[in-house]
Amino acid sequence: MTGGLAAHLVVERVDFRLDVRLRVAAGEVVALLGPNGSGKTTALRALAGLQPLTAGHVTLDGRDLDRPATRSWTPPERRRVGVVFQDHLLFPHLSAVENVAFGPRRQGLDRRAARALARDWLDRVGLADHAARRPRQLSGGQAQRVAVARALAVGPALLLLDEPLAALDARTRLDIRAELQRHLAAHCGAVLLVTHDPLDALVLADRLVVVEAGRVVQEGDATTVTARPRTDYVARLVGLNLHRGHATGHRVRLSDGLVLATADRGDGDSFVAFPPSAVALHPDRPGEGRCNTWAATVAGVERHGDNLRVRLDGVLPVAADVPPVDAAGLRLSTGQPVWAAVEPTAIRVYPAAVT
Ligand SMILES: Nc1ncnc2c1ncn2[C@@H]1O[C@H](COP(=O)(O)OP(=O)(O)OP(=O)(O)O)[C@@H](O)[C@H]1O
Repeated sequence: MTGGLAAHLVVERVDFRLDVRLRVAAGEVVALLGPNGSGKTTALRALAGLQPLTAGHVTLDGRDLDRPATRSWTPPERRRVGVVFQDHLLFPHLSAVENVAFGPRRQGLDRRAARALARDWLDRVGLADHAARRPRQLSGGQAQRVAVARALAVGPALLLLDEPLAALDARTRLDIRAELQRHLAAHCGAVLLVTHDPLDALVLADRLVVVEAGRVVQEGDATTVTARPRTDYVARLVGLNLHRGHATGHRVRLSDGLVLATADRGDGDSFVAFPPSAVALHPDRPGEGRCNTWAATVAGVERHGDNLRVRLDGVLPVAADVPPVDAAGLRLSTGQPVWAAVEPTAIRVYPAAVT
């Protein structure tokens, strides 16, 4: 790959090591997901040149920006990298148009041309009327639009978005997410989006890379990652129950001894995944002949959309979604014993070994 980003990011700290390989083709949007402290911001800062690498390299469009082994290093302001932070960090003393014109000016455009380009970008993000306003005179959503315009106005070969929607209220988030989707689709450089929100990742990204404790634990397109989570974090992110066991044909023996019947066939060390909506709860033991039933206790209940999400303890800790109409007959208080059941057809089985 010559265009786009090819990076091996190694950053060592006293109690943390980031060791992540990333490839983002020109025109591709990759989402970097991971729990708190997994190294997402460190990776982003390394790509922007705000955090030197201990080892590895950052190569953009075939040029090394950082490679400690050969002492090559390009400072942040000379990288063709645009960054949009969560809290949009606009220059407070500059107007919207001056904020957007800043990068093009630094790239050598004269004042007039830079302002014309900046006005054009403000127009594209729907803020032509707000060009003269200072950041404090803009709403959160407007400031974030200016930040996006500012990052894109320099034509970055790599655009880094750090939780770009996190600081916005729900309604603004929807609007900006849709707009961002348009701008990213039109952008011909590589885009890396750091997010906690699976929806942002699924809507905006072509591919997901999940990091935990400084390592990539799973990557792939959204369909594969969401259908076949490989860690508890990914399973929770996509709302699935995930367990591991030993499959023999249509049976999977879980580590605690429970055997699940499955419509899928498996062989050897396998994951089983099923949605909370597939777990049915019963006050008493379901009738003879029902497979995949087990005794559980209610560990907690919360609202989840139109349903109640019930967390269960017991041989198989899972989440179950219960429609309110069914909840009445179950007495779902914490510590309450119930029976759980899951249909074999609702369970996905896939190899635990990475192929
Ligand atoms: N400047 C720093 N000095 C020392 N350690 C740091 C520094 N910044 C982050 N860390 C540590 O490095 C690790 C990775 O942090 P990082 O901020 O990259 O994670 P993150 O995935 O972005 O987390 P979050 O989702 O909470 O923003 C954490 O253990 C963190 O405590």
